[in-house]
Amino acid sequence: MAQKNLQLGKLTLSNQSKPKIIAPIVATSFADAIKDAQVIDQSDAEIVEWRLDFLTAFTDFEQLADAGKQIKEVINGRPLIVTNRTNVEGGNREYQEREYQESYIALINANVADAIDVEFSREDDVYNELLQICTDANIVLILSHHDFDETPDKNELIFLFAQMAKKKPSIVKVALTPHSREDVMTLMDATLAADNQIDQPIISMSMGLLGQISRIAGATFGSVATFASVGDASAPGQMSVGTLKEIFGSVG
Ligand SMILES: O=C1C[C@@](O)(C(=O)O)C[C@@H](O)[C@@H]1O
Repeated sequence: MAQKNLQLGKLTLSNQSKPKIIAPIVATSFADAIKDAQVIDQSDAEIVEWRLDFLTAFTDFEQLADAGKQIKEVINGRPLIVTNRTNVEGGNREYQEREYQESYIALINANVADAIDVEFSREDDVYNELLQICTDANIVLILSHHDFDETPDKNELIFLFAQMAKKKPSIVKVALTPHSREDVMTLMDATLAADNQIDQPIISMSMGLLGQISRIAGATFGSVATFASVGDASAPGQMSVGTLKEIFGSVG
């Protein structure tokens, strides 16, 4: 197995070590987002994700950057991933090109984002502009795909990973919905195959209760990080950071 290491802020993600635990902030206001960051700071989460799409409204990018700076201070050196998930991929925000681009750019320019999450379904010009900005600023770009309906078959999934890798992001992330135990195995099996085929580290998970094992055992099959909640979850099937940390502490 080829070793893959990737620097995310002060942390190194690797397909050969325990998965890093990422806790999402899902607050609807800036003030609550900062409070949630304080609670996450008291937890064992190693990375924080700020889900901008949970904010009820933000049109002022300066305010957004100010809140981001405060979150960054509170989380005490942990890397911050900024995610604006659109409703096309199961998020809470209707896609608007300007808002999508500007929110990321504001948080990169303010030195708040260590990584941004860009959806595979975004148009090429939007993706390419953000990739260029991330490359120039030395920021990690996570290319993500979410399916809240189903899990495609293994070959389709391996093809999807390969297509995503071709766009040259830093990380490829895939989250799928299982309807059977076989679907959960398919996600882990395809992750393992793709980890051997593509250059980028992978983050993958099978969502919901049925898929929970993928959030625990995913690292064995090539997933370098796993999402867990402190308070409200950002997706079905997330366990608490405390539970996951306990499990990782007691298994190899
Ligand atoms: O892409 C992901 C993965 C996720 O959907 C999950 O299933 O844990 C949670 C999201 O917050 C994150 O952006």
